[in-house]
Amino acid sequence: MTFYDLAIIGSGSGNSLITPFWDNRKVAIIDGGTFGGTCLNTGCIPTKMYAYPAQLASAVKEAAGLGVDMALEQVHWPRMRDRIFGRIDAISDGGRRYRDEELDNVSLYAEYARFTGPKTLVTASGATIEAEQIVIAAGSRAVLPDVPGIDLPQVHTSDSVMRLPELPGRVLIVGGGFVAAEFAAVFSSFGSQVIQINRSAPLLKSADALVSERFTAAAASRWDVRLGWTLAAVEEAGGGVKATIRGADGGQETVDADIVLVATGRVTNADTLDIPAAGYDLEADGRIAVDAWQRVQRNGAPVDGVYALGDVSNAYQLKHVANHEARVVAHNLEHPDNLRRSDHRFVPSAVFTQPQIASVGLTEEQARQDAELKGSDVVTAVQEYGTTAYGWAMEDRTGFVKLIADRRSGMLLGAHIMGHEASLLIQPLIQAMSFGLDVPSMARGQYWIHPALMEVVENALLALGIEAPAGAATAS
Ligand SMILES: Cc1cc2nc3c(=O)[nH]c(=O)nc-3n(C[C@H](O)[C@H](O)[C@H](O)COP(=O)(O)OP(=O)(O)OC[C@H]3O[C@@H](n4cnc5c(N)ncnc54)[C@H](O)[C@@H]3O)c2cc1C
Ligand SMILES: NC(=O)c1ccc[n+]([C@@H]2O[C@H](COP(=O)([O-])OP(=O)(O)OC[C@H]3O[C@@H](n4cnc5c(N)ncnc54)[C@H](O)[C@@H]3O)[C@@H](O)[C@H]2O)c1
Repeated sequence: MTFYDLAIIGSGSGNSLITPFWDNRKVAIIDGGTFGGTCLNTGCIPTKMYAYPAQLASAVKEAAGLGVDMALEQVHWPRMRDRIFGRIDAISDGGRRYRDEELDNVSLYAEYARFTGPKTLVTASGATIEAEQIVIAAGSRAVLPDVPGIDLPQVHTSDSVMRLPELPGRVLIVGGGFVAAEFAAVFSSFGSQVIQINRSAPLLKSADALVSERFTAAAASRWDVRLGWTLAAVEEAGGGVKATIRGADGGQETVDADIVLVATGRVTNADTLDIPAAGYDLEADGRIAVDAWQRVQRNGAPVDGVYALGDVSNAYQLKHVANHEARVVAHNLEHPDNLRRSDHRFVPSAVFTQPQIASVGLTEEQARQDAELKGSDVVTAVQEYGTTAYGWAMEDRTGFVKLIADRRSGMLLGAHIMGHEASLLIQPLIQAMSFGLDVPSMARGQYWIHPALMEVVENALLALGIEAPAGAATAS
């Protein structure tokens, strides 16, 4: 048994915990997958490195509507893939070598591990580890439906699809969430024929209803969207596959495709860790139970010196949330007598699909349910990109900002944006919510650059119709 001051399971967000504080202490970092975790290797970063060229490729169609004829001559998938992974693989490899070879106090175990007791672990090769403090940052993995043919090499998840040797001509995408939306936009922009099937209607069903409805329509105008269908079976046909899909009414159809991309959700990796051997609590869906200080729980009470963070324990499954929790855990490991809490009040998200989507706070439905309980008054406004000068410049017909606010306090409750650079436009709204800036102060307490697209946010704030208190300062 080797003893460590700190053992970290997972080298994604977990890797950032090894601060200079640990320079003279013994640390073990354990990861059986690719060093650097999901976001770097198979998640946020490579997907966005495909999403950006996809945006450029799709500009050809937009330009035609503005009197600029361009042609999409060729998409060099192998060149794109090699550029993306040439950069990413080097970062992953550099990080691994730094931990493994350059830091005397850090031991890297490049293998999977599981608990044998509350503070003891065994790795796949049988190495045993005991640590004073432990952080579980083991992430999540893609769920695969249990259907015949799911193991065929033509069936991919986000883990493998970005490394395809060639751009596939026909892609069947299963699922209607973030992953499906992003890849459908990428492949269709590059000229692949995309069929997206989703069990439920509409797409992005956890978004505000107006976003789901409008995104489903926008997606259907770009690629073939079929709602109320699931994957029933896949069989090899030629070099590709014949997929059988089943409709909500029990009817079946077949779809020919070169590849199938399964994007039907992700589950915590907690089940790989033998948590019962440690005696820690699990949430009903299998996530590791933590309190607001990210402390792992046993029988409802925190376990001293054991923390969890990221996808293994939170339901957000977002990198900026894992990063935030990692900063909290890094502090708490170093200051056990002065613990910090995580702040999950205003967690934003963005889907880098086409059109882009960004969101923070409550949906209208959630806000109205909440208001009914509290007896408060909810007000909403929807402002189309096309009502602003920049929207005219873009000839935009789909983009919009939807705001939800509490009339009495003047505070924003939720913001939902669909359209060009939604992930940028939403940031001042996140800031207002996080720092308690009310709607009238935000709308009229500052200048808004004219004629920037951001005017759509200004106009949405004004459209909420919340009066500024008498005597409030105005800048514009
Ligand atoms: C395709 C895709 C796109 C995404 N895009 C975005 C985005 O744009 N923005 C965003 O905010 N989020 C995005 N996400 C989500 C984001 O990637 C995750 O929320 C984030 O990476 C989770 O970080 P983590 O540190 O919790 O886990 P991970 O980064 O997954 O790290 C966990 C590590 O633990 C290792 N591990 C697992 N089990 C064990 C074990 N038993 N023993 C040892 N090691 C183990 C794994 O090998 C892995 O390396 C995306 C996800 C996917 C799949
Ligand atoms: N931009 C981002 O922040 C980003 C991008 C990608 C992924 N992620 C994270 O990764 C997580 C996983 O994403 P995801 O899209 O895989 O999951 P998801 O949970 O968002 O969506 C899964 C979808 O698949 C559908 N589905 C499930 N089983 C099905 C079946 N058998 N047949 C047809 N449809 C089925 C569901 O109805 C749902 O629409 C997300 O929670 C997200 O937080 C984030």
